Amino acid sequence: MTVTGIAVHPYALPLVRPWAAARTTLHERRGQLLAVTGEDGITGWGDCAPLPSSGTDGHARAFEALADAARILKGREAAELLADGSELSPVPEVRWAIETALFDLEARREGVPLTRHLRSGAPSSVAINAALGPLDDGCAARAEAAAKTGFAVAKIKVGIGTVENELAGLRKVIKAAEGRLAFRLDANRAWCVADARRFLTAIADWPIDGVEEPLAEPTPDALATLQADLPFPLAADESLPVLGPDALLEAGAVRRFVVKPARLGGIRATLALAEKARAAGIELVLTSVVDSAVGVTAAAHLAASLAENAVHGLGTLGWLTRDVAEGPAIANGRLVLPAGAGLGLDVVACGEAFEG
Ligand SMILES: O=C(O)CCC(=O)C1=CC=C[C@@H](O)[C@@H]1C(=O)O
Ligand SMILES: [Mg+2]
Repeated sequence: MTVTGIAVHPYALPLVRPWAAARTTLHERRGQLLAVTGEDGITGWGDCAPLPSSGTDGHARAFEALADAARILKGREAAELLADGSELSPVPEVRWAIETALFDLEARREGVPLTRHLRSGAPSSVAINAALGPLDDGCAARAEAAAKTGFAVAKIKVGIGTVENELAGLRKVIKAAEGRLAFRLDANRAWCVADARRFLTAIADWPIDGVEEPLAEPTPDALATLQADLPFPLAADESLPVLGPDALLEAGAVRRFVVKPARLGGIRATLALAEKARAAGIELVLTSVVDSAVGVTAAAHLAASLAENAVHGLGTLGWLTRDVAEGPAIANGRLVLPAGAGLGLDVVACGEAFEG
C-alpha cells in the first residue's frame, strides 16, 4: 500500500482542571495529529503530543521533526516502512505518531481492530486505574466516586506536599474508599532516599497497588534497595528510557514498568520492551502522556495485545474539555476498545491541516 497523502492537524485541548504532579502542572494538551492516506483512500491516524515535563522533546522540535518525517513518507510502502526497521524519525514521539498512523492504516485495510492486528486473540477491553489527580481536599470524594463506578485501582499524585501531610491525606482517602480500592501512587521523582523510605515504610501495610518513581535521583541500585523491603511493586516510568530497561532489570530495581509508548518511541519499541519485561517477569502497565483520544486509544490497543491482565493507566480522557474524536467508553473500571477496524475512531481533526 503506497502512501499517497499526508496531512498534519494541530490541536489544543484544555483540561477540565489543572493536572498537578510533583514537578509540573498541566493546563492544556497541545499536539498534532498525523493523517496518512493510502492509495485506496483509507486513512490512518497518529498523535504527536510532546510533554517535556514527562521527558519528551519540546513542542517546536517535535513538530519540526514531524514535518520532516511526513515529507519522506509520501510514495513509500506502508508495510515496508514498518517491516524494514526504518528509524522513521530521531524523535520518539514522532516515531509513535508515524507508527500509529501506519499500523492504523494497515489494520483498517485488514478490517480488524488494531489490537487484533497485533495479536489475534487479544481481548476487547482492559482494566484501568481511575486517575484521581493530586492528594488534595477533593481526593477522598473522587476516590469514593471511582469505587462506586467499579474501579478497583485508583492512581494519586504524591510528592507535592510534605511526607507527613501526604500520609495524613492518604489515610483519609483510604478510609473514604472503605476497602474497595487499591492505591497506585506516583511521586514523579519527588523524594530524597530518606523521605522515600519514610513514606514507603509508613504505607507498607496499607492497600497499595504500587508506587511510581519514588526517587529524585534514581539509580538502579538505589531503587533495588528500596524495592527489596517492600511488599508492593515499585515502578519505573520516566526513569525507564533514561536508565534503560537492561540496567533496571539487571539490578532488580523495580517490579513494574510503566510504559508510555510516545516517550519510548513507538509501537515497535514497545513490543520489544514487552518481550524483555515478560522474559524477566516484570509487570507491564501501559499508559499515555494525557494524550488525545487518538494517542490514548492507540496505547489501549497495545495494552490489550501485550498485557491483557494488568491494570493499565489509560483513564485520562475525562480530563479533556473536548477531544479530536469520541474516545473509548469506560465501564466498570475497564476501557472498552472501539469495535471498528484500526483504532476504531472517527477522527474529527480540529485545527487547519497542512499537507506534508
Ligand atoms: O497513568 C495514568 O493513570 C495516567 C497518566 C499519568 O499519570 C501521567 C501522564 C503524564 C505525566 C504524568 O503526570 C503522569 C505519570 O507520570 O504517570
Ligand atoms: Mg508516572
